[in-house]
Amino acid sequence: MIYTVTFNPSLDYVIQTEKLTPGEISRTAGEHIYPGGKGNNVSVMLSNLGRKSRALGFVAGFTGDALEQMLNDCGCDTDFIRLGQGFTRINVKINDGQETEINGQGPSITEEALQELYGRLDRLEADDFLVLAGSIPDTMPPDIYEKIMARLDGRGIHIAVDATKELLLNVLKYHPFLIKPNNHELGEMFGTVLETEEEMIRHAGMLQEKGARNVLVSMAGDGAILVTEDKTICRSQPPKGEVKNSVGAGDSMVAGFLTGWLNTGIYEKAFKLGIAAGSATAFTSWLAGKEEIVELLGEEPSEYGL
Ligand SMILES: Nc1ncnc2c1ncn2[C@@H]1O[C@H](COP(=O)(O)OP(=O)(O)OP(=O)(O)O)[C@@H](O)[C@H]1O
Ligand SMILES: O=P(O)(O)OC[C@@]1(O)O[C@H](CO)[C@@H](O)[C@@H]1O
Repeated sequence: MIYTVTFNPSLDYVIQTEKLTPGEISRTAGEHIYPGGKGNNVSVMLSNLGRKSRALGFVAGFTGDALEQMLNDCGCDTDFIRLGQGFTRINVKINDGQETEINGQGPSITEEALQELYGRLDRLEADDFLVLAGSIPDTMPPDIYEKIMARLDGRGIHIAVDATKELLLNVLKYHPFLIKPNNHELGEMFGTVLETEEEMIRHAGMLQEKGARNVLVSMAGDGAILVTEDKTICRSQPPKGEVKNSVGAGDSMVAGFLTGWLNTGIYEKAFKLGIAAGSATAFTSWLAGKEEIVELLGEEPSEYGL
C-alpha cells in the first residue's frame, strides 16, 4: 500500500485573471477550487494512474470537510486526523500569464493529534511506500519528518520525501527511497546556485553520500535529472506544450515515478513516467488524467503497466 502524509493540506483556489495589479480590484476570468497539498496531490495522481493510496494528515473546519469530500470524489481513500480548532487553509493561485501563489498558514496541530498520526503510521507494513510531502505549519517542530523516519527506521518501509532545506537534509541519514528537490532547492541546500546539469548531478551525488537512495532533480520547463542508487543517470527535456497551470507538476512527477517503479521495477521507466505526469499536469488546468499522460509518454502504456 502507498500512504501519503500532508501535514498542511489545502483547498487550492485557482483563478485566471487578465492582469493582477497590486492595490487595485482585479476580476477573475475563471475560477476553480481543487483539493490541494503536496501529499494529497500525489494521492490524486496515483489514483489517476490506477494505483491505490491512503491520504493521511490533518484537516480542520468546513474547508477540511470539503477537502476530504473532494479527495474521495477523486477516488482517494482518506484517513485524516480531525483538528478541533481552526480550518484547513485555502491557498490562492493566481494566473495572469505568470503564476503567483499565496499559501495560507494552516491550523495548529496539537500534540494529541500528532500522537494519532504516529498511531496510524505504526500500522504500516514492510514494503509499504510512504510519501512525506510539503511544508509543515510553523507551530510544528522543524524535525518532524526526521522523527517520523526515525520511528519507522528498520521496518522495510520505502519513504519518498518532497520537502526543502533542513526538513529534507535532516532525513537523509534514514536513507529515503526517493527525494525530489527542484534545481533551485538543490542549490539552496548547499548555499549556492546551480547552473549546469553537471553541477546538479554532482550535488545530487552529495545528497546520496548523506544517505539518499534515488535523487530526482526537477527543473520545470527544462525537464529533470535522475541519479539512481546504482549510479545510473537519466536526463530528459520535457515534452513541449502550452503551460496552463504548473501547480502540482512536482507532485505529479513523484506519483508518476512511484507508479512507474512499482509497475515495472525499472528506474528509467519510472523516470519517463514521472516526466510525462509532471508535464501533463503543467499543460492542464489541474492535475492531469491518465489519457493526457499516456499521450505525452508516446509509448505503449502496457509497457508501463498502465
Ligand atoms: N513549463 C513546463 N513545461 C514542461 N514541463 C514542465 C513544466 N513545468 C513543470 N514541468 C514538468 O513537471 C516536472 C516537475 O516540475 P517542477 O520542477 O516545476 O517541480 P516543482 O518545483 O516541485 O513544482 P511544484 O512545487 O509546483 O509542484 C518537470 O520536471 C517537468 O517534467
Ligand atoms: O505550502 P506548501 O505545503 O509548501 O505547498 C502547498 C501547495 O502549494 O503545494 C501544492 C502543489 O505542489 C498545492 O496543492 C498546495 O497549495
